[in-house]
Amino acid sequence: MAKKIRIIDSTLRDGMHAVSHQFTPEEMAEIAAGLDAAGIDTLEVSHGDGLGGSSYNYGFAAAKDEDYLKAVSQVLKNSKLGVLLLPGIGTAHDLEMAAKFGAKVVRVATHCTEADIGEQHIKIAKELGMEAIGFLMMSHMVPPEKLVEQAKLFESYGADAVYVTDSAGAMTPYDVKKRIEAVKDAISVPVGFHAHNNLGLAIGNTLAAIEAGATYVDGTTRGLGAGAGNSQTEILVAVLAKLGYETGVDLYKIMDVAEELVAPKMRRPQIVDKAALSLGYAGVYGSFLLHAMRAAEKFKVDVRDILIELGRLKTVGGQEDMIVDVAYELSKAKKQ
Ligand SMILES: C[C@H](O)CC(=O)C(=O)O
Ligand SMILES: [Mn+2]
Repeated sequence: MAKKIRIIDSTLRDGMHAVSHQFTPEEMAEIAAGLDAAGIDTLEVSHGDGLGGSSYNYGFAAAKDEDYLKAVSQVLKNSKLGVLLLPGIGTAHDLEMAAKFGAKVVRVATHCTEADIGEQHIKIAKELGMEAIGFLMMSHMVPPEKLVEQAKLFESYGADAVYVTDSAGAMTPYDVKKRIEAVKDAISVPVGFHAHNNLGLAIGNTLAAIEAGATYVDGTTRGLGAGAGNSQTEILVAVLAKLGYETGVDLYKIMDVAEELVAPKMRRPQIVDKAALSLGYAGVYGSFLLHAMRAAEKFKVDVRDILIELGRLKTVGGQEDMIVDVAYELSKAKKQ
């Protein structure tokens, strides 16, 4: 029997980073209807930084979370509606609102050493009848043993699955294999993997994760996402079909969603350019990319220097203000 792999498509959440969070609810509804018809199990919707992300720090979205959720939930026939929440950015109130508008799945995303700040939200999600998934961001920054400790915490709070998340697209297949194997051995709920393509390894890393025991994997159509984007859903579907895995997704239909619905709405090409490659090389949070490009422009410094310095400083999500500090310091040093 073919092994089942669950694909969570994040075109309408991680993909929001690539369009500076400017999809409209109507655009989201059109893409969501296509993803649903193609057989996507779960699709994630919100600002790129999750519920409550629309702000000065992360950039304002074109619409409110509830407008996106309302628009998408109206067109879904089979796919589950998911949201992402970073505790502190999103609140319990946001989660209740998402449940009210039809969200059935929440991924509670924390830095890979801070699962404890997700306890309350996992528990609230369970009380609301939602599937709750722990999402350990920037997983390249810590060794497998640390991820195991954090995954166990999520499991102890009642998480239904735990993700190893390569937020910086900094891992090689070997890094992925070690982490997934260790987490898989330590917990009894499913393990997931979320890739970014900054080193051009998103699909390869996702396959390494599956071989190591992950059964939930993420994709975005056209690879739309932070940095160089994510594993491209339509490629993932094709590759997994060739390898004999069952995803439930119709290949032609998902190709058509990517080509006809997503591609025309893209604001910039989703490629591994020098800035995106620097993110993966330096191990920097993918959603820093557009902020760093703007800072490079403003302070007339090389975006690669900003990203390499942010990597050296081991900055993590939530420290977006550091991008401007680093750019400013580099510009001062250049003038001296
Ligand atoms: C808020 C981030 O964009 C979550 C994510 O997709 C990642 O860490 O990667
Ligand atoms: Mn991501």
